[in-house]
Parts: sequence; C-alpha cells; structure tokens
Amino acid sequence: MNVLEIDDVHVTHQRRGQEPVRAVRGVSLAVAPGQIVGLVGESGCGKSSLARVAVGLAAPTSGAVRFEGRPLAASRLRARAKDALGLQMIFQNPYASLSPRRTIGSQLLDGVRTPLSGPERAAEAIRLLQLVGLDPDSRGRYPNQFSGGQRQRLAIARALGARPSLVIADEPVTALDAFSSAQIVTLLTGLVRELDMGMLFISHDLSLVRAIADETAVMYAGEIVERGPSERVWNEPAHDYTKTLIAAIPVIGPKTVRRKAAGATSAAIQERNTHVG
Ligand SMILES: Nc1ncnc2c1ncn2[C@@H]1O[C@H](COP(=O)(O)OP(=O)(O)OP(=O)(O)O)[C@@H](O)[C@H]1O
Repeated sequence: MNVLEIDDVHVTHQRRGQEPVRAVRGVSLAVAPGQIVGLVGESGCGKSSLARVAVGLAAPTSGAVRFEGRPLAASRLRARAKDALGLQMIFQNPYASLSPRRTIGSQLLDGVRTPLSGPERAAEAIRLLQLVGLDPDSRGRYPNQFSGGQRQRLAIARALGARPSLVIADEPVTALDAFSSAQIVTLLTGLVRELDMGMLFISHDLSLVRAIADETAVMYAGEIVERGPSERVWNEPAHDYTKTLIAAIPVIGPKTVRRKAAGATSAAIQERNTHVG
C-alpha cells in the first residue's frame, strides 16, 4: 500500500478582489514505503501549494489525499494531531517548526509517540542529535544558539523523532551550504531506506532531485508534465520543459555559484551512495 496518494488534486487560491490563481491543476502522485519521490519545478509552479495539501495543512479545492490509505482532510488532521504524527513536514525555514523559547533537548521529543522515562528521554534526544550530526551535549541550548544550518538539522531531527512513515520535505536544504546539504540529504536518504518510510522531496533543483529521488515528477504551471525513474527523466527527458530545466543548469561561470554548489551536493551524495551501496 502506498503511504501517500494524491488523486487529481486541484488547488485554487482565491483572494478578495483578485483573479483566482489555479496553483495546482489535477495532480496525481503516489509515494510507497521506502521510496523517495522528487517533485521539481521552478518558483511559483505550485509545489508548496501541493505540499500543504499533501500534509493536511490546507484542503484541496477538489481531489483527494490519502495517508496510509485513509482520507486526509485538513480539519481532521488538526483534530487528530496526535494520530497524524506519522506524517511529518520539513520546511525550508526551520523556524516554522522550532519554538525559540524551549530547549532543543525538550522539543526534539515533541513527536515521540511512546512514553519515555527521564533517562530514555535523554538517550532519545542524544540519538536524534547524533543522527543529524550535532553535538549531543548541546541539548540544553535554545534554537537561536545554533546556526541556520544547524537549526535545519534540529528541525529534521524533531520530525524524525516521531518515526514518521512519510516525510514531506519542502526545499529542506535550499538554505544550507553544499557540504551540509550533502550530509542532510544522505541522512534523509538513509533513514528512508532504514525505516521504510516514504519521502516526497520538493525542490527547484533537478540535479539535487536526481541524486536523491527514485522517481522524479516535473511540475510546470500547476501540472505534472513528466514523471518517471529519476535517471530516465534526467538522461532522456521527454517534455520540453524538463529539457529546458536541464539546459538551464550551468556548468561553469562566475554567476553559477549556487548551481555549482548544488552540483557539488549531488556529487557528494552520489559518492556517498556509491560507497554505501
Ligand atoms: N495564499 C495564496 N493566495 C493567493 N495566491 C497564492 C497563495 N499561495 C500561493 N499563491 C500563488 O499560487 C502559485 C503557486 O505558488 P506556490 O507557492 O505553491 O509555488 P511554489 O512552486 O512552491 O513556489 P515557491 O518555490 O516560490 O514557493 C503562485 O502563483 C503564487 O503566487
């Protein structure tokens, strides 16, 4: 059974006095346990609108979302927040999920689903910090005592504390340097395999998605215009928009620092995966 099924979802944003924006137009997607599906497209194509619906933060205008075979409705998710912990979201901005007023050792455990004793709580906080490459002795500190990259690691650790069966990651490494990105992505990839959870990995960066995702779905103007195994999409793109995305990835030049960083991330991940495999 798929852990996530998105079935013919439409999302239309309606602002008073303005034309409606059809952000998502009939998207269907599925994520199986242990599978990483990449959703790639440029800014404004509707990725975040789809992610918010997929995680239950918003209701689709039409269509259905099923998590572990059960319909997911935004209101229902809020009402059953405890039950919904198996579905976690990682955002580009880690402040979206971290409280500035609580020690990280405490809030890392928010999603833990089984009651833990004091020593078990400490051990779990240490485990989560080590998973994301942070100093276990830092659990008494507050989020503002960490760098931006470290805060994203904390947000990821917090999500993983719930041992989710599905993670929706919306541009989770966009704010990180290439080295940190590679580490985080390798970590997420390893956890997906190890824990048999599914992941919807959303990014504007096709080279990064290629390195991470088993399947790639290319989104353009609210629609999935191409999908398939990531290597096939990368090597034999069928849709003109995918070809444009690939052609737009520069290889060298003074204005390509960010792209080169993404490329370095992908290379580091592939290198790591090669060794692991
Ligand atoms: N709450 C909203 N009200 C009105 N329009 C919206 C709203 N949220 C998004 N939009 C519009 O919907 C379209 C899709 O936006 P969305 O944020 O889903 O795209 P995206 O691919 O995630 O882009 P980005 O990566 O820049 O966040 C855009 O035209 C955007 O302006």
